[in-house]
Amino acid sequence: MPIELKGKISDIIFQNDENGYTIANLISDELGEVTVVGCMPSVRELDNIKVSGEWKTHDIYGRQFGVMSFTHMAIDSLDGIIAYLASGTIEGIGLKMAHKITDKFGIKAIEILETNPNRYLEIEGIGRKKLDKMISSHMEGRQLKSIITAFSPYGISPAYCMKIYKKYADKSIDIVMNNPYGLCKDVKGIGFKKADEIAKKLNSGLDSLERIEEGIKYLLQEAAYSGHTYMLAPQLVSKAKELLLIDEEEILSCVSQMAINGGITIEEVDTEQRVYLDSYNLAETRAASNLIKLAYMNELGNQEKTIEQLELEEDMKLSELQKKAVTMALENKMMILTGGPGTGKTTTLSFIIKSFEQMKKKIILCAPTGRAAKRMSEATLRPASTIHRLLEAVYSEEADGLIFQKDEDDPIAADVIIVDEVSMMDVMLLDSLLLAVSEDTAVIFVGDKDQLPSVGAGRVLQDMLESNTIPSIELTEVFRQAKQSMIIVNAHKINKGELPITDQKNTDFFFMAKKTPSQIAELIVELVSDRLPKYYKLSSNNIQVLSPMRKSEAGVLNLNLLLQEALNPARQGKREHKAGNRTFRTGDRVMHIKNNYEKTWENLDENISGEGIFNGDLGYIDFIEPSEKKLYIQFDDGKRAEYDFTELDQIEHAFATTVHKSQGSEFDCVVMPISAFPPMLMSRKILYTALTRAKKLAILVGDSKYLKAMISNVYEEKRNTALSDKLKIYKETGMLLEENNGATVPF
Ligand SMILES: Nc1ncnc2c1ncn2[C@@H]1O[C@H](COP(=O)(O)OP(=O)(O)OP(=O)(O)O)[C@@H](O)[C@H]1O
Repeated sequence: MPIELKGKISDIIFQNDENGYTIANLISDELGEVTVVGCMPSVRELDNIKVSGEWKTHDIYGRQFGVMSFTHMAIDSLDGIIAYLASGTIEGIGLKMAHKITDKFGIKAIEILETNPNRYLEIEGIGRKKLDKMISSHMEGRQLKSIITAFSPYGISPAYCMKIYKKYADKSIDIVMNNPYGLCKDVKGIGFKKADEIAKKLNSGLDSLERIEEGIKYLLQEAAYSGHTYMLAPQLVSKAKELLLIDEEEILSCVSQMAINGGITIEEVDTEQRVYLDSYNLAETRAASNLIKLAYMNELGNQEKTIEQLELEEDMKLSELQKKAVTMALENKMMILTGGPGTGKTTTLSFIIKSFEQMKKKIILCAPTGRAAKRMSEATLRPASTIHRLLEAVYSEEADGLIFQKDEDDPIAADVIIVDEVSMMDVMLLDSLLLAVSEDTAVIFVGDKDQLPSVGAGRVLQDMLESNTIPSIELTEVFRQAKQSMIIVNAHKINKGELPITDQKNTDFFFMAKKTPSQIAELIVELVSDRLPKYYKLSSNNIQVLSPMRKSEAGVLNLNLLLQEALNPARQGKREHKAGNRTFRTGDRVMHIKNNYEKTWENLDENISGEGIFNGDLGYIDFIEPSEKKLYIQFDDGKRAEYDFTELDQIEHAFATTVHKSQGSEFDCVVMPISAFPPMLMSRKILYTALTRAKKLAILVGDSKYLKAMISNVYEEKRNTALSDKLKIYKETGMLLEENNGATVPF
């Protein structure tokens, strides 16, 4: 039987804003001061509460009351009322005004605000406007409190309660209790799984239409997270049966209904039924339509100088293929330039850029990630930005997500846009970019089609190439200068399925044999912490360990623990903070792993500040301030940002990172374990991507049998995408998507 205690909160010792876990002192009516511990998200100092739970004994802190549930009771002391009025919950009231109010109404101040608020107009300094604001903020606070109390048993954090309240206001509890699945579309961050959990606690049935609809959308979204823009109908139905535990007929009928009512699109192609979330179908279809429109609608002006003149100026003779690429770029509204490392993409690109510059064309360079943009800028000696920045991405509170300010109504002002590392671009980003490209602008896509595909849905570069609808050139010749590098030579060998050359002297590519994962990890630590800095004069920031996987002894997690111990061990006076089983220490190499468009930063060197820290941004922990529960990260690009201890899920140690996370980046030195990883992570593509990240030195450490296995494993998860099909159709039929009504029109 749970025990009940009543009393006033005298002190909040700890409160986690995310999950509501609170440790507080309660002055109990019967027992005096006791420590209460549990989920009490809406509890504040001086609140009168009733808790229900049981006594527990903590190893260090002794006897505590474990709270299972709690309720707020009316504030019954003058101090409590003053504290509440001045707490900031009620807009426009400070401590002075709170005293004025209690001087007038005493202990009944809050009751009067609720039942006869006009009496507040009797108080000097409170006019109609101010009073209306006071009433609405008091009611909001009360409603929010009751929502938090009502939803905390369902595992909905106060932060999400706030979002729910913003959406449904005073109807929040009714709406959620009636149909928790509505949260999936209305409140960002609450997905099908959470809604289903809530529904199950509410004992709602398995076969509600809302549940099936949201379940289907959830499966399609999960497929998109794995790279697919659609699912085949039989695959979707079988997964839905597994997830929802209902009959096939119910699923099929719901799918047909959704296709009619909106939400999903079904495309019949030959014998296949492809089921899309509307958003992915729109992005893929519109991107295909815009690609064809932009590529073929308008002519571009002619070049002024011949390639021969440029060759003289640059003192470099282009290969035939490179010349063809330059001519193609100048004569077409759109082209794709692809090729492996050292095949002269950058050189060709600089000829293209110079030709356009001589034609006085405005050229804009961009890439999908900050690091890729930085690399592009270094290679071309011209400014380059991320595609997001080019599109003027801003966080919209209304949309609770990112929106692009550049679009068809306000397109990018440029004659030529050159996009690098297109292999990393997903179909959503391609669509957003193309929407903001005007018909007078030419677009050049550059990338290596053999790199790992984008994290998001689509296989944009391969689809565009396979469709054969957009002029493209693949550079294949590795130039003499590039051939000096065994990294480049071996990358090409590996890409062709051949074993790398490892017996060269004065090489930049090494294979160091080790058998067991622990020997591999040990050697990697020795190399990074001692041998490489000593013999190659490399700083540890320029050495990146890349592993195909996170778990395992030779995986990212374990290597990070070992490398942290070797490179940045605990020392007296060096601050650290433990978060779960991770220890963050001043000086640790870290990576930000989620796009956070709202995170503010400042760059002290350049005296600028801004918003946005992105997935893949690398830096180190500069300072930890335990009293403020904060740490500070200095990023490699100069930004410095502050992280609350509750935000540490956004960062990870990065002495070692996954190969996937390294896409689009380059490092002076790459060290990679070659061990027994799961087959899908032991692929040629992963090895090739890792190796091509190295600029000066690449070291593979492991077992040659697994190296061979990786090279011969051409496994690549097939992605369901239809950009290529759509491009072919638009090109062949000459019909384009008309944006307003989704119909196709001739061009
Ligand atoms: N036509 C050419 N004749 C001689 N050397 C060339 C020619 N084109 C490029 N090179 C040289 O080949 C090397 C690789 O060229 P470049 O950097 O342009 O290739 P890339 O495809 O951009 O490589 P990566 O993708 O690795 O950056 C460079 O040293 C460059 O100077």
